[in-house]
Amino acid sequence: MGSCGSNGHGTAVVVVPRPHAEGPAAMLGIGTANPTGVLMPQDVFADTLFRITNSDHLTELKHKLTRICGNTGIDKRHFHLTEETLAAHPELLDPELPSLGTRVDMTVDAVPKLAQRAAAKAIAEWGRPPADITHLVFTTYSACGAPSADLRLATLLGLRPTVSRTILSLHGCYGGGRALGLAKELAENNRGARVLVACSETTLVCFGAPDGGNLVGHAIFGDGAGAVIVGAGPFLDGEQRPIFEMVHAMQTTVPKTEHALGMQVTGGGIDFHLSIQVPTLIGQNVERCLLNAFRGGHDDDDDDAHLPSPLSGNGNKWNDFFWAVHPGGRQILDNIDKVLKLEPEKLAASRHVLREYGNMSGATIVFVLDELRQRRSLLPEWGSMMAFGPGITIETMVLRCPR
Ligand SMILES: CC(C)(COP(=O)(O)OP(=O)(O)OC[C@H]1O[C@@H](n2cnc3c(N)ncnc32)[C@H](O)[C@@H]1OP(=O)(O)O)[C@@H](O)C(=O)NCCC(=O)NCCSC(=O)/C=C/c1ccc(O)cc1
Repeated sequence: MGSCGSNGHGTAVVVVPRPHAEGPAAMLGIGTANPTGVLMPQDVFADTLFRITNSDHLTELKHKLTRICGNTGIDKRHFHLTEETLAAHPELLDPELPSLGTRVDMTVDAVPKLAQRAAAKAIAEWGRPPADITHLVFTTYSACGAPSADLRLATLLGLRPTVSRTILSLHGCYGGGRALGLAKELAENNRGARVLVACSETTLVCFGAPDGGNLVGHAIFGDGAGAVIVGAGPFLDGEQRPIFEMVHAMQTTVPKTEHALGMQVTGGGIDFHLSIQVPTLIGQNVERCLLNAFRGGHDDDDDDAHLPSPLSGNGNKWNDFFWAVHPGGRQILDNIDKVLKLEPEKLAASRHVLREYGNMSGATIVFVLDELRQRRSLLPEWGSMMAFGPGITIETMVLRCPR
């Protein structure tokens, strides 16, 4: 139904609202990229870090980081920041010197260019030209200016000037999950919309010399970008058919956990705080979030008829699903395995991504989705995507793998 008005010349103007799409949104192309600067094996990371930050005299800290690195389940990580760049910018290592400007200057190019490489792969798989993209949702913890990395990416890819851009900043590790949730809503509510989700993260905004408080961050974070094209039916000519349908998405904030995980922009870059409680808090809350998501968002027993019920029948049903879980850290995956009583291979895609790349914050979930779809023929029909970050915020999405 349209609404009527006047165009000021006495002629009636009929505004026809854009109709909704058909069916749920789906992922139509997935791409990932890592910086080419540094590929760091985990078994030499502690030695390298302490050497390049002139911290070799802190022997106890170095031993502790070596021990933590050995328990991360990570084999290697990619970084944008090279030893040469670090040597040219001593302010990056001295907390007394302002370094935010240097870091922002470096990310202005690095973040959108990394995203461009991931997006080019997603667009190629999708099968349509970049000009057919109607919306862009960009997420990063490195955006400190305006216009920002979203506009730079739109320019690099040649998106049309009417593309509707949104940038999500400092969502940290749940940024990819939130961006996909938003893309789903945009695609389903605007017939013909094709949304590019781009997540691009680099640790150079938070890199610093090791101290007692940041060892775990040093041990697990890496750099990477992921991109997904999201759209809903009717599908266009030449377009990739759905890889994963995005059936239901929801966000949950765990009450009174604001203190557990956070980021703060300072003159010295971005400081992050990571409580030792994070794996436990996630483990304690994950099943409730999943039950709500599979009930279509209702925190009660009113199951949504079109979703499979993990509670039906006898025994543990979580093993009947496939899993795309953000590998925030090895202990987080271990706790989820334990709470949901998952069979060992259920989190294989998450553990693979953690091993090959570490935790690339908001971009990591796209790597997990990319890894899972390589195993598509082995997957059950229904699955779940989960990402965690400051709040503590838990993003959950029910996925369906079409046959
Ligand atoms: C693989 C770990 C790092 C180590 O494994 P472990 O050796 O079996 O663990 P332990 O519990 O024995 O811990 C080893 C040591 O590290 C210490 N530790 C253990 N977590 C801690 C701790 N958060 N603090 C400070 N000491 C600790 C712990 O106290 C202990 O110290 P010590 O007794 O002196 O040997 C494991 O602890 C682990 O997986 N932790 C979870 C990591 C985690 O919270 N991930 C974050 C999820 S949220 C997210 O993904 C993103 C946030 C983000 C934020 C900002 C950004 O810029 C970008 C991203």
